[in-house]
Amino acid sequence: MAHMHKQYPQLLLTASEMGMADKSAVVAGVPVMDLMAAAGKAVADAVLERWSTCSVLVLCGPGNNGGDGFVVAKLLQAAGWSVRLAFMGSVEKLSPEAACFFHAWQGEVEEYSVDLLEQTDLVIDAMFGAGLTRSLEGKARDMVDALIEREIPICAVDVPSGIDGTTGAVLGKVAPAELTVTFFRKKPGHLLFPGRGLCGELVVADIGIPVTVLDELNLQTWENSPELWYRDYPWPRLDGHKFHRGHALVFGGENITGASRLTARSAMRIGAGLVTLAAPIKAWAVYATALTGVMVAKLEQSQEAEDFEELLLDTRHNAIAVGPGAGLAGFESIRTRKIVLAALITGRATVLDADALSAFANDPQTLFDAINGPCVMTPHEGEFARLFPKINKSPEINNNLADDKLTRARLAAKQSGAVVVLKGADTVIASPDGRAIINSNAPADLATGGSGDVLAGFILGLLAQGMSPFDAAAAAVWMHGEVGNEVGAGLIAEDLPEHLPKVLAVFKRQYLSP
Ligand SMILES: NC(=O)C1=CN([C@@H]2O[C@H](COP(=O)(O)OP(=O)(O)OC[C@H]3O[C@@H](n4cnc5c(N)ncnc54)[C@H](OP(=O)(O)O)[C@@H]3O)[C@@H](O)[C@H]2O)[C@@H](O)CC1
Ligand SMILES: Nc1ncnc2c1ncn2[C@@H]1O[C@H](COP(=O)(O)OP(=O)(O)O)[C@@H](O)[C@H]1O
Ligand SMILES: [K+]
Repeated sequence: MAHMHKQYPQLLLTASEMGMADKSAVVAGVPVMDLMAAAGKAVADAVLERWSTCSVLVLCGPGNNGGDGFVVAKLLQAAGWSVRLAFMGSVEKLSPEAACFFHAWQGEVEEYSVDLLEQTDLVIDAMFGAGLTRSLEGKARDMVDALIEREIPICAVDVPSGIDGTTGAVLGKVAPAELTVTFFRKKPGHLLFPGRGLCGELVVADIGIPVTVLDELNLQTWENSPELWYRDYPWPRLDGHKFHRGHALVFGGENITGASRLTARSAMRIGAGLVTLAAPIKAWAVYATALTGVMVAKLEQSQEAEDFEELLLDTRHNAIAVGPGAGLAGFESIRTRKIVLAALITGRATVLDADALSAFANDPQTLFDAINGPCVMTPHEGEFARLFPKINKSPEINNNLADDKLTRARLAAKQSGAVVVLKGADTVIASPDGRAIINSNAPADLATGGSGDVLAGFILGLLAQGMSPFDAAAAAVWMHGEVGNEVGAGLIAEDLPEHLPKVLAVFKRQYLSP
């Protein structure tokens, strides 16, 4: 992904990276006073755009998040709003900049008390931002509990207080915001659940940090967007023929035949030149009857893996998918393992999903050792837990901040040598080299049986057309989300490949370079 420019708006910054960006901005001549003034103004502007004059309570915390709050309070008051301000902390411990804005506030400074909420129409949550280090307790926690109970609209400064901006974890409890205004770039915690579900509308404000500060940081995390990979998207060549678009091979089991059929059809829809589905003889007739554009190859009983290997002797089969409906019961599990290992030994692009992952639950290292070429694994949380039991959160380490989805996907990619697509509402795509992308366009309608099989097919089809595994995974996950939005409520997995052409048409209009 040579085009993942360091200054992209899709870059995501952890709390410490944001701290470094702030420092570099200061070195580049932008004082913290100006940053804080701009941050507060951005919040006030966003509030003024969305709410009409009302009684607002600004809850300021002990750090610079509170500093932003002092600025917001003054600006809303200047705009004619009825503003009250409550502060938690000690003035002596405020940073010089926050102290300066504290003193600029000429109204009363009240103590935290849930009684303040009585006549409040809107709350500005400037309690804690990037400096949150532990669960909310005491008065802050009481306030959050009362905010949750009373459902007063909240605008959060940077993040809703209690969310870890780097991981999206909730420390203690969090009152959900209607609007969150963050600064410079989004943080992973805005996109990862549970954080994402608590931010409400998310606004990213420019506060004067020069984008050049990003060049000095070794940033590795992005929000998924075609901007990251559209230049490498494999559009058909004007003078091309089907073999220029790859020949994908899908293994299909004999019991759940729909899964691999969805995968095969989805690979065709996203542009693989040819797709062959290899099926055990017992189920061959089912596949042959059901499939039209997809070719069906027969694997003889008791030597299915050997027959599959023979198919692979044809090097035009340049991308392989194993897993959907492959089978795990009894001997099926052994067969699934053999087929996976046969695919991997070719070094060709391989997608491993579902049963292909679970079949290695007892000795994942055998699988990881076999990965020696481009490989994408697409576990949901259950499969991830089976394959990466050590990485995956156990109840004991559930509260460990490093144990977030982004970190887990990255570790899994590094450990296995494959691109790992850790699926869910906030799918993370991680590369063994450390890069990671968080997807944010997928609707909950995708939570339906077979939708993962379609995703595997999209990835397969892009791999067959020569896209790199990380790009193919990111592009496929984004397309999957877009098609989900296109179909909307009532979606079933079968709809996804059928509606892909509409999504591709819009994408092509927007992104196909001249
Ligand atoms: N840097 C910049 O240039 C800019 C930064 N900006 C703004 O600054 C924010 C970051 O500010 P920040 O680093 O001061 O952290 P912040 O979130 O205010 O909290 C730190 C304080 O909270 C305390 N504390 C922590 N957890 C706690 C708990 N559970 N319960 C109780 N206390 C707890 C902690 O105490 P300690 O852990 O040290 O004991 C410390 O006193 C950022 O989100 C953005 O809004 C903008 O103005 C733009 C320019
Ligand atoms: N709440 C959700 N919001 C958005 N996408 C979701 C949600 N739940 C599941 N998905 C997506 O739907 C797909 C489900 O895949 P998977 O669990 O493998 O299902 P199946 O095995 O039935 O095909 C994944 O791509 C996942 O990211
Ligand atoms: K906050």
